[in-house]
Amino acid sequence: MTVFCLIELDGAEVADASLRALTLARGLAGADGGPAGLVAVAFDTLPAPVGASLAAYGADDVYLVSGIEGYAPQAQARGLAGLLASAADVSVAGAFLPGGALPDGALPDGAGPDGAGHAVVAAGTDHGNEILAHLGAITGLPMAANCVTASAAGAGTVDLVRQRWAGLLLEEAVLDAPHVLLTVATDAVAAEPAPAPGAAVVHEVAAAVTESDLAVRAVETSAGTGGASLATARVVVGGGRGVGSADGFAPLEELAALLGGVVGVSRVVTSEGWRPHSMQVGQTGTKITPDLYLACGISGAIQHFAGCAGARHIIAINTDPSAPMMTRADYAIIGDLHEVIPALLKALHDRAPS
Ligand SMILES: Cc1cc2nc3c(=O)[nH]c(=O)nc-3n(C[C@H](O)[C@H](O)[C@H](O)COP(=O)(O)OP(=O)(O)OC[C@H]3O[C@@H](n4cnc5c(N)ncnc54)[C@H](O)[C@@H]3O)c2cc1C
Repeated sequence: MTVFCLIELDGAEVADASLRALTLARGLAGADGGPAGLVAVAFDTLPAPVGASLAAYGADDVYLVSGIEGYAPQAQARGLAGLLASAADVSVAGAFLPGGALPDGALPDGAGPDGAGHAVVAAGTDHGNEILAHLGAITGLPMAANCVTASAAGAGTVDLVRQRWAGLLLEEAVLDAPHVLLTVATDAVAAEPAPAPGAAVVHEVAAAVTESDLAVRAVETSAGTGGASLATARVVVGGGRGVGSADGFAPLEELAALLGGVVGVSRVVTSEGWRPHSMQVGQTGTKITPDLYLACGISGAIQHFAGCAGARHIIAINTDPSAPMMTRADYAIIGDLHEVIPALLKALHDRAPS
């Protein structure tokens, strides 16, 4: 099985969620006894460290698909459909690249329209899930979102375990189809480099997209995060209703900056308009996997916890010792965050070399 893995970037590096997706994809490549190949697919220009990471994670080839600016999920799905159509026996109207095929040698030996199964894998991020949902609609192939494991159980059959209900339930499923589309849970698969690096040979190809494919298109900005994204930050300082106001976030932002992290918030905070939805942690926000989550004035509702359960360590600050976040945290500080955070800031400033 040849596996195409969609790559998302975080600044000048491969996003952590994509490294996890590459790890799962690598295990699937060739596991059905057919031709093996791990092919990374990107829609951005690739800074040098990205190529090195893709090689370290075992990518044999890298397709750099041009012609789509910004985030355009249907157009990017069309580009992926074109790759799949060129590699496999998939009939997709309008999906072919100009010329109808990939350059000679662009696919691993043995891969091609020979009846072998192929898979397209992406990170289970908002973008990854949306693009693969479009790809499923374009190709008619089945898609399984937020997979934790996936293994080929023979030609055309993939056994998988995937998260349902925001990660509260694990479902065992079997995909029985010529080719399959999978996204990888962002908090459940550890990113592991390959035992031997791949060649990561870069092929530049142009996507054949129509105007209607580009009807939905966004150009992203990441203002105010200092470069680190909420999904990949190693430290997240979370604020909930207990922060009290939009202005009340200033000490949390100062603390996050001192710890090299970013601020995340609960849904109450976004509903109040204190901070934008892009900062929300949870079932309907971002899933985070930091080393440290400092949850301040957050009760720890199940929908919030669904987004932060992947944190390695949780420290909660809350006036209510029985709040769910306090009972689930590794360390709980019972107190008013308006007193505790200034004390923490003072301690950190006192420790800093003058
Ligand atoms: C379908 C659905 C999806 C949802 N998705 C999400 C989601 O993605 N993310 C999300 O966060 N929520 C989500 N929610 C909402 C969720 O159920 C909760 O309502 C929300 O998380 C509560 O936010 P909170 O903890 O900030 O507020 P509250 O539950 O009101 O908790 C505030 C906490 O602050 C403490 N506190 C108050 N003052 C202080 C102080 N001075 N110092 C210290 N502690 C203090 C209180 O003791 C309390 O524990 C969703 C709900 C639904 C129905």
